[in-house]
Amino acid sequence: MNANPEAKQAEELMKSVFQHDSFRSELQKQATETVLKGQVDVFISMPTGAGKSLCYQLPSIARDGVSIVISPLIALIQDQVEHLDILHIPVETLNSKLTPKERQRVLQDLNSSKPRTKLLYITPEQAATPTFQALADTLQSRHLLSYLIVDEAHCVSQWGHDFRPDYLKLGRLRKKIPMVPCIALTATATPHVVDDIISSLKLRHPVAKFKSSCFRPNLFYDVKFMDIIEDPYLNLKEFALRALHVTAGENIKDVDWNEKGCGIIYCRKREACTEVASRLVSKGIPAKAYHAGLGLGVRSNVQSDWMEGRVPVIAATVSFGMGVDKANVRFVVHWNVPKSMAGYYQESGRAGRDGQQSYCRLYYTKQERDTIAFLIKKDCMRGRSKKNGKIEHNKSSMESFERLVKMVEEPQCRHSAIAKYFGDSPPNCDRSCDYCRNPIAVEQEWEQVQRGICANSNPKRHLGRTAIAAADNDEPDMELYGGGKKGAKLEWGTTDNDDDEGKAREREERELDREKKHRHSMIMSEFKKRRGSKDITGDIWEPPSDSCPLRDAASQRVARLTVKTREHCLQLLEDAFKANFRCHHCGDLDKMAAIDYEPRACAIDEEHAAFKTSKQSTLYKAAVMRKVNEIKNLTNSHRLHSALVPKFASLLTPASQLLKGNRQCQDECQGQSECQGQDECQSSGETNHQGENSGAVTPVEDSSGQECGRGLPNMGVSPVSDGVKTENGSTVPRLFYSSTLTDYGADKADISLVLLPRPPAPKIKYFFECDTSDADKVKDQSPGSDTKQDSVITSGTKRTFPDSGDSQPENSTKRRKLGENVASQEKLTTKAGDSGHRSTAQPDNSNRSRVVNSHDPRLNSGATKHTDAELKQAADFVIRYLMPHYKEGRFVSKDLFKSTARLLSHKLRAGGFPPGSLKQNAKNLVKKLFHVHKKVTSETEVKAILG
Ligand SMILES: Nc1ncnc2c1ncn2[C@@H]1O[C@H](COP(=O)(O)OP(=O)(O)OP(=O)(O)O)[C@@H](O)[C@H]1O
Repeated sequence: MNANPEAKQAEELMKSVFQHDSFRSELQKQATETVLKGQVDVFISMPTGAGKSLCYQLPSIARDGVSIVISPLIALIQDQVEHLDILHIPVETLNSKLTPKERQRVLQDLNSSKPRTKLLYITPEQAATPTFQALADTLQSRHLLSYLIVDEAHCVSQWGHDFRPDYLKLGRLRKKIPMVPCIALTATATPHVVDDIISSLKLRHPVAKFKSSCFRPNLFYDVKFMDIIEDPYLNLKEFALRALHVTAGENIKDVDWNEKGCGIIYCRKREACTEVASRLVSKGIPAKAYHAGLGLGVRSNVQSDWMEGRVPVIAATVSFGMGVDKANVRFVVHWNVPKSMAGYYQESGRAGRDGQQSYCRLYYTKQERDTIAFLIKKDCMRGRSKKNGKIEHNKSSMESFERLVKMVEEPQCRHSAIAKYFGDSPPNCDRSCDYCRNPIAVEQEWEQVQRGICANSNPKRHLGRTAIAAADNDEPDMELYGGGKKGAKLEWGTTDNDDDEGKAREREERELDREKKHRHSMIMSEFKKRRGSKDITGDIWEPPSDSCPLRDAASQRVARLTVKTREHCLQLLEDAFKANFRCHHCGDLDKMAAIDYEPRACAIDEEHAAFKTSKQSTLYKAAVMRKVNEIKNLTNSHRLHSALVPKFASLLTPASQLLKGNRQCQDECQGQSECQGQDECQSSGETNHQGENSGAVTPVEDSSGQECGRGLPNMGVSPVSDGVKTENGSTVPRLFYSSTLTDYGADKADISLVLLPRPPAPKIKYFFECDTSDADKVKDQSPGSDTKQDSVITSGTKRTFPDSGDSQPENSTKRRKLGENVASQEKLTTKAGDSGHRSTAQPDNSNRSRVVNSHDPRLNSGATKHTDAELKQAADFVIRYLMPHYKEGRFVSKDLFKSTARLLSHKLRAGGFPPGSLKQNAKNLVKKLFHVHKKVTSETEVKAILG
């Protein structure tokens, strides 16, 4: 016998009305009984599918009177109403979708002395209307209000993932009926959200709280990195079949899906829904797309096909599934990165509501991550100008998203990451996630992603345009959970004047489409003008040919950008660079020998940079055009583009040229004056100005107004007066020019290294000993300032070759400036706290002397000179053979290319090779490297080859 009358009543109703044999959990039982007692306000937090509804529905039918249930979406309300109708529970709703007749019938019942209605479902907006307020008053005055129930109560919190400002108004309603027990329910409540719910809904203390862990042991969570999967659709298909327990021998046509279950694939965009569904169909899995862009009729057919087991897989935007109570969802896939941890938990939680083993998979790309982050930020920017409350919500959106990113990018137990987010203690996952099942594999996969290993280097890989949702950021994110405020408005109709959701979205979509098309055609017509009539727009993506010079040629990461268009853009860049190169070096036959490849290498780099940083083809084209114009402007003003300025001269300049020293510089000056005489580029002998064009490199005048320094110090270079000046004021000694230098891929940062005046041989050593990251640090410390660059020069000059600095005619101002900058440079270097080549600027004496020794020709032994010359020669060959691979993008980074060059050159110099020329050995070494590796991803790989 049950001594507790509420317990007895609850058990009876559960069986007779709700037709359950027992309570699902002790928590469900206790919560239901506590609500039934009606003495306190109650907060219930249970995972999705745990049976929260029973906790208020059962007490509502047990008590006299009417319970008001606030629910955020009409779709959710309709689902609950249908469910209760089936159970013959008197339920009604008031919303703008009712006909006047229906509305009248509902109100008539509620105004009667003994309403039949037990549960009245309304949206928070409806709750704020005068009609409802009046109704609440009359029910209250007649003591007919049983409960005020707030479902999805996290919507009240600005820290919740679905903050709905109208939920805040419920506090006022609560104030009106303080004695009516209030029940708040949610599946996703962080501690912060719980506090907000209790205070905003003005729950009476002490509040009875029922909170179970968010852990769902029957759900297996895993993350797959789209970029390293050869064929994501195949991966998806195999996953779906495994989750649905379809074995290889089964004929899919004969499968009973009601028995096997079904799955949902959430996509961020409508096009992706369509594409995913059609890809699965083409792979033999019955699937349909569902999104707001489809007509109402189509949507409802798709939904019933899925609900009734005719089609097992639905590819939908996240609005699908809210309120869909389907027990046998065996898998939920997030094809795109979800917007928040809470949303992810809620959506993935639609799997396994029957408690059976089910699977939740998230396909992740860094690109998609950045897109979502951008969208959230954009939302934040919009929100900032609005209400204050929105700011907090924005913060929480970003935080929730960051937690999701952290869950993925810091491989860990997925269940624990979710639990942590909701303030729960880590659950006993027991191999219910990929990480706990095989942490090493997960970590390795993530490492691969970090190293930039891309399955899409395989041209056969076809993701389709929407596999990785394009960062099509102009489109409002209507399809993220609930569509935010906008989506809510569309669905609910805050007033009694609902617009049809589908129509409104279609309208909006049409407008966006129109705008997009307009922009697209504008840019394309610009392109046409520039290139004549040849069509480059061809939207159909075709794989690159074997000889395609583009880097990442097979990548389709930029939507609607074809290989053909990219090649055209590359050509534009190359032409511009060529003209710039020719203009600057036309008098120098040595340099002109490089005209066929140096501008091309720069063009490849620039094109790839535009490709890497653009998310839309229009933005990519705009970036290319900007660059082309920048180069042209420089050419027009007879300035060399910085990309064409050699940086690591020491490595790339032929030794003979380096050894020419002073004479070479004079030749260079001569070359310049010849150039001035040419029609093509009449150098105006510009002074050291910063030019409006960012890529500028300007010939530097010395104090006498002449372009090149004349009296070079005994090591062959005047660091200040000889050279060209970059746009940021850094000086590049002409001596170090080499046609192959930019091929090496050094960036502006590296210029500071070139600035250090050293004799040729030690310079080689200097380069090979340096860590390129240090070069970056030097750059970071001295961006775009004469002063800082000077300090590098000075420190190197003074310490390494005291004579040189002093032997040059310098005015006193410059001397003072340089002195100051030595100090500042020392400060910077000390801060960076590293050693090696940067010790030219270090106060540490021991380091300094080491560097001085290695750089000072007077102190170096003949043997050192000899080995350095050998190293230089080796480096020349190594670079020659490595360069084509670098251009093909077979190094994950520029730095790795440099360090590989270094390692190989040292190896060659060390000897121990079969007899043959240095050149042949270099060639063999490079060949061996790429025989083993398609792409070099780490120094370790290189070292392994070298043995
Ligand atoms: N005691 C029970 N025994 C068996 N089935 C139950 C029991 N309680 C609830 N259910 C069923 O569990 C399913 C999920 O219940 P319910 O919709 O209340 O979950 P929920 O916690 O509200 O989830 P969500 O947050 O996703 O809405 C329903 O099909 C419901 O009928």
